[in-house]
Amino acid sequence: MNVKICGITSFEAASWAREAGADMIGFVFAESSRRIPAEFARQLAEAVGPNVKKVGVFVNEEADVIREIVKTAGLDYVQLHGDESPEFAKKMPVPVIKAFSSKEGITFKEMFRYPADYVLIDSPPAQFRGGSGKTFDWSILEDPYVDKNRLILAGGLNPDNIEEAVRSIQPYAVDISSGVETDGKKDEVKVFQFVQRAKGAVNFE
Ligand SMILES: O=C(O)c1ccccc1NCC(=O)[C@H](O)[C@H](O)COP(=O)(O)O
Repeated sequence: MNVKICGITSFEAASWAREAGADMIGFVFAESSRRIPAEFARQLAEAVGPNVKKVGVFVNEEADVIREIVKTAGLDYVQLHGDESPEFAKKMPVPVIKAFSSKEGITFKEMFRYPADYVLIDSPPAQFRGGSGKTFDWSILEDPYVDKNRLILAGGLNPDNIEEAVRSIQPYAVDISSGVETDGKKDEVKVFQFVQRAKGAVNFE
């Protein structure tokens, strides 16, 4: 099971994610309490090293701005978390993760036709477009057009529900932000618990 820890805003959190065995970390470059500058993301990315992939999260950002941030921060993926068109995604300089809300007005068939390496299904937006900490009804993912090999499950995951999520959905990866935080900051114990349980759950199959 692949794990993405999103909303990294400190060197401590970045190193906990790496040491716990996360496969990807996410930096938010959109309106959010977790937004960080590109130059700081570069420093975090360098500190983490090449084995953990870096994902930049954007919401309806201009393509030129994204390209610049990808270069500055040394990103491996861009996560398009807004209303970006398929044509827009094709202009991205690195592989794309396209985020859709579980209550999006389009079908799973259309979502998985979007030109992205991975499709992240998240809960509907709250204060910001992501990071709501809310779950949704996972049973909707049993739709035959959901390609589990390209699915990243997000939205309200936490150390207590991750084993059930992994066993029942079996996505390509799971993504988390609020569920490994205490008082709005990443929590070392929760990060380790989450990654261990996400990766351990597959061995119970
Ligand atoms: O996390 C944010 O603050 C955020 C803000 C704006 C757009 C996207 C954002 N996060 C994207 C993610 O990939 C989160 O991990 C995802 O929404 C799940 O968040 P959570 O429910 O808190 O685990």
